[in-house]
Amino acid sequence: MSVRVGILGATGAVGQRFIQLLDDHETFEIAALTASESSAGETYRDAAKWRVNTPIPDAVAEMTVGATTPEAVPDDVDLLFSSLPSSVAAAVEPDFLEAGYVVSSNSSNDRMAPDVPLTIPEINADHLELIEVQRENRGWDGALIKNPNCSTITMVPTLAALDQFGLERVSVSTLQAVSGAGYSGVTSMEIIDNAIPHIGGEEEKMESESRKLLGDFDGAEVTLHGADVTASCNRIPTLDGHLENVFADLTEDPDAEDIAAAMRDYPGVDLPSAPEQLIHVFEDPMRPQPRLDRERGDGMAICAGGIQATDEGVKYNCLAHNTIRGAAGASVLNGELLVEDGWI
Ligand SMILES: NC(=O)C1=CN([C@@H]2O[C@H](COP(=O)(O)OP(=O)(O)OC[C@H]3O[C@@H](n4cnc5c(N)ncnc54)[C@H](OP(=O)(O)O)[C@@H]3O)[C@@H](O)[C@H]2O)C=CC1
Ligand SMILES: N[C@@H](CC(=O)OP(=O)(O)O)C(=O)O
Repeated sequence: MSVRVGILGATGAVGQRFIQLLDDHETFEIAALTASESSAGETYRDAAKWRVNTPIPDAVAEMTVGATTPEAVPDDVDLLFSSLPSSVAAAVEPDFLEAGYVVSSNSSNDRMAPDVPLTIPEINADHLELIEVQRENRGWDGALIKNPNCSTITMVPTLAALDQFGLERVSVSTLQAVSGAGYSGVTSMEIIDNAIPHIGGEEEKMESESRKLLGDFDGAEVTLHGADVTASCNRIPTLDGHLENVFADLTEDPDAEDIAAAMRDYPGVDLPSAPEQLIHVFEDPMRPQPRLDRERGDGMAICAGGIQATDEGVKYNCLAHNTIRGAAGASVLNGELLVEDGWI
């Protein structure tokens, strides 16, 4: 089966990752690319400042970039991936949904909307059924599905593995790569020889999105997970890969080996972009490290290490590639789930 896909915001940092990940994809075929008015009408090669570590696929390089409007996207496109700035996405995604498109979006707008599935296929694939509620509420034929924030998706699979021990409270401190801020987001003068102890809006996203992802869906609504989550988000001068220090309070008293086994054994899914092993657990207390470990599972795995039982529960570190598992790869995996579950 071949599914024709479009990418909204195709020239950006995340848009380029989409193109890299979709090149030679077994199901998806790139059929439309959009960006801002200033890029529309140009070939992709001219419009994109290509910064990914593989060449622009030949078939994509000569495609013409369209404006980000439903009229500019061919009718036979079945699925759109969206990587627009969230303010732009909030304004234009509804136009595509009203026009009947299915949109797998990486942008942060509407992630917490009660009728929008916020999904990680390995964690809460059942939330996809919220699409029925969404269509009834909004009266559109299309469907909007979101993947979480990159720091949130790094931590949540490990929390899902801990939930069997009674997850009560989570404190997390992040060390986030500069690519998360976009190519021009943090200047070299700001970040070299430095660390910045604040990333606007990031803490609130980790605190709310993680509870929705771990929440229960009863067929009509998602009840947020009861754990209290508090986050502190910091920018450091790594290029890719968010590292996080997590402290979790548990009602039960597992030892470090029980916790490592729960993470190691957490089940994956059988989708083309899913890693064979979802959580890679390291025994070496010096791992995971961004430079050494972010490419695990082609950038789709979650890494965990430094697991130590505490009086309250556990402390450990986790890591994921922020522009692959944390952005474009997460949207592609959600697109694969939409196909698998028959929404496309
Ligand atoms: N970078 C990362 O690691 C992550 C980013 N994200 C999120 O993904 C989204 C994209 O991020 P990123 O790729 O870094 O951003 P970029 O700024 O690199 O790219 C933005 C894209 O949107 C297009 N665009 C900008 N303004 C408009 C407009 N008014 N109308 C139509 N298209 C427009 C740009 O086109 P043009 O080239 O023509 O300007 C470009 O294609 C954001 O919501 C971001 O928060 C999420 C997780 C991680
Ligand atoms: N805020 C993230 C990247 C990002 O854009 O997140 P979101 O998808 O929630 O907007 C970072 O700086 O690393």
